[in-house]
Amino acid sequence: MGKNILISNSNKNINQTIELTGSKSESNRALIIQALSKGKVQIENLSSAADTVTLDNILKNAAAGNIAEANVGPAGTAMRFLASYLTVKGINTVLTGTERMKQRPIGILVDALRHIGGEIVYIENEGFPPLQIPSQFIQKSEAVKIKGDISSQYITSLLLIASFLPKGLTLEIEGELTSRPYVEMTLGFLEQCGIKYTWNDNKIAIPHQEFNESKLIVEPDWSAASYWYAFAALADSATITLPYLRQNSLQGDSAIVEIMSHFGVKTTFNETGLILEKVSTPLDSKFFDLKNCPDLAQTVIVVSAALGHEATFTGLETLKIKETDRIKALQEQLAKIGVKLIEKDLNYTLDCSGLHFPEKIFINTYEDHRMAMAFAPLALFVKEVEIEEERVVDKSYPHYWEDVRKIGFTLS
Ligand SMILES: O=C(O)C1=C[C@@H](OP(=O)(O)O)[C@@H](O)[C@H](O)C1
Ligand SMILES: C=C(OP(=O)(O)O)C(=O)O
Repeated sequence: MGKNILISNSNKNINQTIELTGSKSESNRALIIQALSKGKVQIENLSSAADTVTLDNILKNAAAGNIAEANVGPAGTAMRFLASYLTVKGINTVLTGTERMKQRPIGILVDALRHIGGEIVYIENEGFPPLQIPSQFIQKSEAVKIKGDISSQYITSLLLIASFLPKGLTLEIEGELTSRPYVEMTLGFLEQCGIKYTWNDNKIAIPHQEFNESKLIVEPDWSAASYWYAFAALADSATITLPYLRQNSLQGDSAIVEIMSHFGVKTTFNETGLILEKVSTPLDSKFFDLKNCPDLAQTVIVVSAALGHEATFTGLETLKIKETDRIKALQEQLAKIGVKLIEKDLNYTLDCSGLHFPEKIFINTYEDHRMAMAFAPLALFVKEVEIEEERVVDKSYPHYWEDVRKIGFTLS
């Protein structure tokens, strides 16, 4: 166990520029593409997220033939993207991660990889990491059906390696596609590297082809930006500049712009990025569908709860299989300010009738970076917020606390 961090704050007026690191999702796609590109794809502004550093190191070790075990720690995308990459490259290794990673399902992806020829073996539990990746791959099939409603990462994983396969690959997505913008992001990056694809109804087809000489420029991380929207929403006044974020982003979490317009945060894009400002608007929207942007759930639900806004949220089905069961984690921690998150028929509604702010609260983080980052802005309403396990934020946003200090909060 690492140490906790205590946040206290007397500054309710925020005026600051925050330089975010690159998107972890874009970076992790870029790294797999680069590894398959035979030196043709360059990357600019790679994320400093621990999940990206981990993936980068594993790919480098794999290229050097030095890979008895590939341990992704808590990085879901690294686990899912490497399962396909290592398999089709025939890199014999054990692919593993944290205890939590061993509870995050991967059976849908392994079944698809087995169908196309990858003879992956489960080392512990059927359907879950760790995986034994075989030393040989011979493509057996050029089409595979895959369920779309559990995690889009399985689909991204297969799309990333599709053009490398001798026969290419056609995916038939079964059921509803969750986290759809992440699949679009994958195709967007592949397209920037010259890969042609077709997407008709539920079928995505990518023929065998080579990557072009190209450069992938990673945009700053919109999920990380969401915490600055939260600070703005809870402050008395706020003007926060976030350089390099784009209005036309490949990241679905840019939906935070629209969502936070209902919580009194106005976004203005300019040539160098964006400025967000606190404005006084009535809390008007009561219903939010987060199916396309699940990583925003904690940010938005905590803000809504703290403002006593009894909104309803949907599209949260995938939250239970992320770094922790995020629904349970939210329910347990929101109870500390007297708020309930009530589940009914796949909708989650906030009951703020007991809302109160104690002098001090302790927030458990469940090894989930987003629990820490989403609850920290409560320090605008609570004198002292103690957050469990300071370094949990490293997964996606290692300099988060330095940035919180920058806006005038005291951290110890
Ligand atoms: O492809 C990606 O980069 C991601 C996809 C999403 O996962 P799901 O598709 O499992 O919802 C998201 O929650 C995760 O943080 C990153
Ligand atoms: C769910 C997340 O990441 P991953 O699935 O890659 O572990 C996240 O960053 O919120």
